[in-house]
Order: sequence, then C-alpha cells, then structure tokens
Amino acid sequence: MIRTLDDLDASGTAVGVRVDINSPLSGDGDGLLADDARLRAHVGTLSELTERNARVAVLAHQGRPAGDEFMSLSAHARRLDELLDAPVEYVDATFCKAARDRIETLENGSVLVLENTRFYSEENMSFDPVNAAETHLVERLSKVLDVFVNDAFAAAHRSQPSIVGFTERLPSFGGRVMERELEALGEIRDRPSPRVYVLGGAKVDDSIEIAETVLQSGIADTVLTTGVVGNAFLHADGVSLGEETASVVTSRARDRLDLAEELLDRFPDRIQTPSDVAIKRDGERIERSIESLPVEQPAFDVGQETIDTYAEVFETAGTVVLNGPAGVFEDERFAVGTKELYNSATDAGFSIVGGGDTAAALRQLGLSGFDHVSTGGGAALALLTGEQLPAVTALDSGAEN
Ligand SMILES: Nc1ncnc2c1ncn2[C@@H]1O[C@H](COP(=O)(O)OP(=O)(O)O)[C@@H](O)[C@H]1O
Ligand SMILES: O=C(OP(=O)(O)O)[C@H](O)COP(=O)(O)O
Repeated sequence: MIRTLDDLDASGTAVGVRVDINSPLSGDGDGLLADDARLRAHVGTLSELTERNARVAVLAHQGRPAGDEFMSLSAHARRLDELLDAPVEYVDATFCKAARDRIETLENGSVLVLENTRFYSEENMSFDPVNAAETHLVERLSKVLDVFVNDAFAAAHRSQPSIVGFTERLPSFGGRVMERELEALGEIRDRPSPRVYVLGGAKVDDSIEIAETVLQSGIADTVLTTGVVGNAFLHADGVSLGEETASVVTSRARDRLDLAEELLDRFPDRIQTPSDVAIKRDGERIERSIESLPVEQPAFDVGQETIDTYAEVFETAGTVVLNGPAGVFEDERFAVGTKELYNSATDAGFSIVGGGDTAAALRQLGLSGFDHVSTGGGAALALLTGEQLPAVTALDSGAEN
C-alpha cells in the first residue's frame, strides 16, 4: 500500500511534488495552454500542501524532445498562480544551483514551479528506481527536499527519474490524484461484472492488444468496438468497407490486424463490431448498414442501430470502461455516436472513462455523470489491463525503506 498525504506531517517541510500537467497547447506557437484540465486536477493536492504550510517545488514535463509541444512550463506556472490561493513562482531551471537556491528560500505555504524535467537528457530515459536515484536531477534535488509526493498518475506508466527515483532517497507519498485514480482503476477485477470495454478512437494496434489482454484474462466479459478501431475489426472480419475507410484503417493499423482476425475467431461471442456506420456524402451524414457496404465515402461514425445495440449492453453491465471516441466527434455531424454512447454508458453500474481525446470529447459535447474520468490515457489503460505501474511500484517499495 502506498502512503498518502494522510500519513504526511507537511508543516515547514520542503516537498517535491511530481504532477502531470502535460497539456495541449494553442497551436499558435505562443506556448499558451489550450486546455487546463490537468492543472485543475492537481489543485487539490497542491492546495492541501500549502494550506498545511509546506514549501512546494513542482516537478513536471511538457511534450517530448523535438515534438511540437516540447515547451517551458512558464505558462503552466502562470495558470497555476491563477488557480491556487497560494503564491506561485517559476524558475527556468530544474535542479541546478539557481533552482536549489530558490527552493531553499521559499516561504512556507508557497509554490515554485521548476522547469520542464524533460529538458534534461536523463529524464527521457527509463531507469529502475535504484539507478534513477543516482541521476543528477534526483540526486541534486533530494539535497534540498525533505519529502517527495507523486501525484502524476498520467505519467505513472513511465520509469523516468522524476517518477521513480525520489522514492529511494526521500520519504515518499502518493498525492490525491494518484490516490483517487488508483482507487477507481486499480482493482478493476473487483468491479461488478459483466464488465464491458468499449474501444474506439484511432490507436488501432494498441486497442487490438488491449482487447486481447482483457478478453484473455477475463478482465472484460465483452468488448464493443467503435471509431477507427471498430472499422479495423470489420476490415479484419473480411467486410469490404470501401477504399477511403479501408485506407484510414490500414494507415492506423501497422501490424495487428491479423491479431484482430484471430480474436474474432477465438472470442466470437465476446467481441461486437458495428452493424451500421455513418458516412459523409455531399457534406451530409448518411447511415448505411454493414451489408450495404462497400461505399466510396468514408465511415466517420457508428450508426443508430449500433448505438442502440450497445446501449442495451450497458443497461445490464456492472462496469463499463470507455476509451476513444466512437467517431470524428470534432465534426458535429459525426459526434452522434460518441455523444449517445457515452451518455448511455452512465446507465451501467459503474462507468470509467480514459483517454486524452476522449476527455476533450466529453468537454466539447458536455458529457458528464461518469463514476470516474481518468486524468491519464496510457496510464489508465495500463492499469485497466492489469499492469503494475512503475510509479506505484516505486512508491510501494519506498514505503518499505
Ligand atoms: N471513424 C473514424 N474515422 C476517422 N477518425 C476517427 C473515427 N473515429 C474516431 N476518430 C478519431 O479518433 C481520434 C481520437 O482517437 P484516440 O487518440 O485514439 O483517442 P484517445 O486520445 O481518447 O485515446 C479523434 O481525433 C477522432 O476524430
Ligand atoms: O500525456 C500523457 O500521456 P497520455 O497521452 O497517455 O495521456 C502523459 O503526460 C505521459 O506523456 P508521455 O506519453 O509523453 O510519456
């Protein structure tokens, strides 16, 4: 069991808090945040620490080296300053003397945002906790920190130094986001059955692998497919979709379509594919049954019959896990499947939603009422397929040290 903020006497201590505020940027190259959901998620943990009179140094990443969204955290710090009652400063250094000096002179009850951890090469590599503890970032920062709090659930599937290294050197605790996510997602096998996984979106190969894991292990009783994933399963089943749709499928699925075909053979009663789709013809949404395919136009959503069939499955489901939009939700005409399916999933005993684009779809379509909306995409799916997360293993073993 990991220790939480309930186990921490924070007053007067210097606390390093790893958060995941990796966010979509505005796209204008101005480094402004297009969405602050991940920052708002951490407000509880950060406020609790400042109200308890701790000095808080925030560690986080943004983007990946050479990627479009690889940026400084200065805009994140400004937004956190607006969101928190406590004063928030920013320093464009992560672990050098300038950063360490600022941490040492921080006032109790205030926050310092350190620079993007991934500006340093070691942070872009994977380590086991013992070796992560020897990296410059962890070794130097540990000298000026008393305690480490990991609240970065969305990065908990990574083995980077700032995620797994501090637990070897400092008393370490899970933050409130980490605690809530592990509670909601950690014991998926204990959630009521039948458990239904709805796999949509465009990460076709990942979703095919997830389908295999959850069906084989019995974590899921049924897998329903939508989005490009649904079209990929139809394609693997020998349905001739038409050139446009097939080319979206094959551009998204590199080498797992054979596995999809095998899964349809092995679990014929436990995987469902769409019975109809919505295509775009002359700028309009037209619904077509699968039997009437192929068509020239691209299939951008599931059709009403599929929506109704899947909604019936939700009515008797104990747990529904949804990942990935059912269609091109960015276009109102093809948001119908996502809107109606996610809405009816709230009829299930317990509903869990994860995924970056999925969270954006929920906001855009005004969908709510789920039992848990995860801050993580990859991390949530790793947990929901029964994997042990490196961040949690490190917090667990840190608690034993
Ligand atoms: N039928 C479809 N054809 C083309 N794109 C689709 C279709 N269904 C969903 N998508 C696209 O999938 C993308 C989201 O997928 P993904 O990144 O896998 O979701 P998440 O980040 O939630 O895991 C969206 O941009 C959406 O437009
Ligand atoms: O956005 C994240 O993951 P996600 O896209 O799976 O939700 C996390 O910040 C992890 O980032 P990474 O996938 O670059 O390690």
